[in-house]
Amino acid sequence: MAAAWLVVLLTVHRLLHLSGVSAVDRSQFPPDFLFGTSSSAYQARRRNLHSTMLHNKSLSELCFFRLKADIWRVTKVSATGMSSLTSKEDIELMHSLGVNSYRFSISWARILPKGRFGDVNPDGVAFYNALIDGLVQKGIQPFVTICHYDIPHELDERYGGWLSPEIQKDFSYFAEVCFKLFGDRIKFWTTFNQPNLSIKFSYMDGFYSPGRCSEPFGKCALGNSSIEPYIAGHNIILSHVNAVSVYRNKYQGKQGGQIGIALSITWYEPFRNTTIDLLAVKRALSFGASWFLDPILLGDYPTEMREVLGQSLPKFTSKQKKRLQSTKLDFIGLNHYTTCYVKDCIFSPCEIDPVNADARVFSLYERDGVPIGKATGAPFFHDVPRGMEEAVTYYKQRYNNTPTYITENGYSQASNSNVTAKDFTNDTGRITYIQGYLTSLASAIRKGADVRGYFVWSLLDDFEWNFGYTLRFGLYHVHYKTLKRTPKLSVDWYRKFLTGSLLRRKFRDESQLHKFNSY
Ligand SMILES: O=C(/C=C/c1ccc(O)cc1)O[C@@H]1O[C@H](CO)[C@@H](O)[C@H](O)[C@H]1O
Repeated sequence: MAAAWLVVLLTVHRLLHLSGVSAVDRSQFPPDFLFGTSSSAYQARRRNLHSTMLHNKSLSELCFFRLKADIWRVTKVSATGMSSLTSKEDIELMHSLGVNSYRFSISWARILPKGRFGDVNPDGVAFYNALIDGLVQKGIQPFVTICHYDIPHELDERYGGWLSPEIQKDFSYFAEVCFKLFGDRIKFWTTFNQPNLSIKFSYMDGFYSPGRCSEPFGKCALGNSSIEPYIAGHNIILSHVNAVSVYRNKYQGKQGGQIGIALSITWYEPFRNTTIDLLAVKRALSFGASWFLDPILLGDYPTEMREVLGQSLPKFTSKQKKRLQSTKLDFIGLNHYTTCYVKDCIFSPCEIDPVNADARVFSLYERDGVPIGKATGAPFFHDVPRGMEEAVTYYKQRYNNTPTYITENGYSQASNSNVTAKDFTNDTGRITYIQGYLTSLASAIRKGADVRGYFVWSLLDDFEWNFGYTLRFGLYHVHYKTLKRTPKLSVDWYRKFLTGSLLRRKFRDESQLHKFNSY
């Protein structure tokens, strides 16, 4: 009898595999786990005329992506027609998808067009109140990023944005306005979205606003790639600390939310199994998320950064170190998309790497002619599911299993004139990608990682920074002229995953489902 059961189960298991049904299912994650989709204000909405992000300065011909003028023109035309992602329709899409959380950012310039030097904009406040209330009504937990790159243009003009310590005052002012206005309904705040990557793009390569850099990292009119990224980073860390202390001292007690920061965590593997490439991996990790998480959680910058950068890396005063130690955060947000190989550039000659050059490493997506994983629409992301478990486990160990949310993970499709809307909605590559990364995440959780949520980037196709509208990350396809949303196959997959019906389809009887789970 038992043997017969085993045969049945094995056959069903095989069938599930053959039919492309994932082995991962909702029950492998804790019941109160947050599953959501992720977005940012600048990318999902009409362009905000007051904010600084991709104004012309950053569209220098020398930028790494060598952005073509025609992409930008298309971007501009479509951007003016983009509607806000607050429509009842979009909240309804989320509701029917079955997610229990939505990650979005608040446009700083929309709330405070002139930072602390001007008034609160009531239209902006009404906009976010409507969004938050709409989500809460549908049982969708708002998961809010206070700053996802864009800042009021005024702050750039007055004192040079992140390069001035003045911005620490502005950031905590803005954060406090958010806590005061929206905090009664917000249980999750993140101060910043992946400054470890955006700062490099803004001040090391110059391809995000304000487009500053110097050779050999890039060619820009102004900037200093060896110093400015770390000044900006220092101001971000101190801004984070200020905002967290304001929240802890004045709001957390009565509002009862959690506050953290989100970082980009590419996973790195050594190009060759040599000591120098293994050290290159350590450096790449230290110049990545640990640039921010080490000071915030361990009190100072990673030793690898100090060794390479010396005096170019700012120092925390002993007073600031005490504040870091007593403030910290409640959770870590991790944005994870890809793994790459890295090789040493201290003992070996290298070209300049656009993201990792400061760590004296070079990154590659291929070894001996074999790609590290399947290509995606974005040249900088490959499908390498094992990286999720590796990375989550690394940060679990380094930061003593601090509660963690995967604030972004997702897959993009590249547009060109030959691709039809139908090709976009038939997104089996995205299903394979998400399924693989969730399987890897479930394994990390099973081994003890305190991960509490996962967000797909993104609900809708949107504005992908220097790639404009040419990369589509959405579960829903957006027709940029009509703004019509069409579900891709991945919508159906995610919905079935969330309701548990991926399995239930095969096992209508719950007792069989139970047997399958324990097997
Ligand atoms: O992670 C990245 C970008 C990485 C990268 C870009 C260019 C390179 O050359 C290398 C890496 O952004 C995150 O992932 C998303 C999808 O991209 C963005 O839309 C989000 O705004 C951002 O949080």
